[in-house]
Amino acid sequence: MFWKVTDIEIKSPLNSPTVFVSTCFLAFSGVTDILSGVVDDVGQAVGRNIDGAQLLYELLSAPWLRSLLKIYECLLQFQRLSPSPFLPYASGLSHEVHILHINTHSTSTQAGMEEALLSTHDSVAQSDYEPVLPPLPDDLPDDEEAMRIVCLVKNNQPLGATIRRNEETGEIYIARVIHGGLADRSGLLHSGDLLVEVNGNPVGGLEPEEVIQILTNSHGTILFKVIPNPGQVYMKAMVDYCPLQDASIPCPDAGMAFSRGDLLEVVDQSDAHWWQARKLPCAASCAGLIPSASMLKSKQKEQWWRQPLQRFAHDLINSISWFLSAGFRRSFRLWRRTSYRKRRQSCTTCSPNSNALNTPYEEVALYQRPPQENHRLIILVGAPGVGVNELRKRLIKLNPSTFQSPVPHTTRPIRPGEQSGTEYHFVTKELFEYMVCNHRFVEYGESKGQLYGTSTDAIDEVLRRGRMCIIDIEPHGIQFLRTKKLKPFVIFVKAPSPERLRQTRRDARIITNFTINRAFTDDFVELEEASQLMEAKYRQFFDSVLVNDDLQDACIQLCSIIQQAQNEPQWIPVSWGRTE
Ligand SMILES: Nc1ncnc2c1ncn2[C@@H]1O[C@H](COP(=O)(O)OP(=O)(O)OP(=O)(O)O)[C@@H](O)[C@H]1O
Repeated sequence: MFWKVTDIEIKSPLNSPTVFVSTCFLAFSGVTDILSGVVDDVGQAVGRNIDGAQLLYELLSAPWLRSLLKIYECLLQFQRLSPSPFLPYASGLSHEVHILHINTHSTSTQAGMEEALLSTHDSVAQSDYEPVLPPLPDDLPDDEEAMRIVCLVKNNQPLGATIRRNEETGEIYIARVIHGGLADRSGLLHSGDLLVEVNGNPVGGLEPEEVIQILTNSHGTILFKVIPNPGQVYMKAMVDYCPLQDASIPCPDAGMAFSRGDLLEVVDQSDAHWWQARKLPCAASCAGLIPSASMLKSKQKEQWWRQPLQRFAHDLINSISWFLSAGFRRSFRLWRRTSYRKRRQSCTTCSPNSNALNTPYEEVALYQRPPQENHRLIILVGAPGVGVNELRKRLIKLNPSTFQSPVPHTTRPIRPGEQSGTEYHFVTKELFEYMVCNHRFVEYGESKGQLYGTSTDAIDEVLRRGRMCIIDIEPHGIQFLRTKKLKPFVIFVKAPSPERLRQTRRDARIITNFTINRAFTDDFVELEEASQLMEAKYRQFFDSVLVNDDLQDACIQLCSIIQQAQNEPQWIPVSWGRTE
């Protein structure tokens, strides 16, 4: 059973069809050599007048010749059966058995046992003991979460685990696993695991008391279906937090401060009030305490209503930034000076229900755009006059087959030489207003009695054509575009220092509400302040920051940022990656 006869191919010398012979014949050619030697010997003996018949008889009946002929017969038999080894180490095994045999001077009984052992080995090796599993369904979603089924036998001991309910989603989680308890000893339930079913009863949306009731009523075996805790969760901070200013933190020294836009690796969420997290890219191996999402939200609400002054300051910042941004816009974005959305936004952002209060943390995951998917929408934002429009225009001019901006809509009459869909989509006032009512505009506004706006349909159109869509908008418009479909990548164009502005903007022109196309004069400090204000207020939405110092350098940097955004893994909200 430990041999394999290898077939080799040879060609007959007479160009006859290819024939296959086995290595047995090679072995046989050795035997024939010996036999021919024997015949030679006999021939010489005959020549010396010796009794040849006698000698020939003795030679042919020699034991070694018989042994050689037996080997030949065996090889022929192997050729017919074509045996192959069951184990790659079979020759080693046979050697071991051989040594054992020699060392133990085995009797015929022992030899019989060894033979039986080897034949048992062969029959076991030939059998297939793998469990036969049904094939996986073809339509299984790629991101299907792995479910673990845990079976515990209930005795008079408690389960040794506590549960908690996520008040936002109604999901039930394992809160703690008591050391040495039944759940702990099973090694199958861990804190943070999502409990899906208990004995076939779905528990999502139930109150913890109702789940406990199901457990109490269960006897014998209890079957849990859980989605295991994925371990780390990554969150983007949407608010600022300082533990030294928080009287409720159990240990301020163990707390971790963070700012809006920071990426946090949350390593422990087992406590309902205090999580443990590290800031990324992380240098510190030790995690710090941060308030849980629900804790932070209730803190914010409390603080908000307790401090009317802060609300007033917030309103003031909004109106200052509105005032600053209303001052400088160039011709392309002239209509924004009286943007309706902006006015409405500056009111709604003062409300305690603003998004920042609703989601103090945004769960994020790394995402890489698959090549067959639309490009991500590229949004440029920056303080008025910083050069957002200039950068966008240069980028498109450099590579018009790759980059494109959406064609805006307007109610102004079409001029000679213009084509609808090229410079603008020329529409009636009624259609424009209908589109406004149906939330089709990212931004819209009025200039010299005419309406102008950028629609989401125009953005879709650019992306559908396989181009990269670049838009520059007011920062409060970002929220409107943060959708799973567009997966926007936001680049903040930041102002350099006033000194650098003065050096680089010598030939620059600006347009304000009052003066058209005037040179930059003493606006640099104001521009830098407006840039800082904008960054402080919206940085949680920025994916990248680009300082617009030297124009050519800024253009090169912008190209490389966009390439990375489209082709390399980036953090995005997990909700953008989920399949419905
Ligand atoms: N890095 C730079 N170096 C020199 N000049 C620049 C630079 N960036 C922009 N400019 C010039 O500054 C002026 C304002 O730029 P731009 O119109 O792009 O500003 P903006 O941020 O779009 O503001 P607005 O919306 O008010 O037009 C333009 O004359 C532009 O050519």
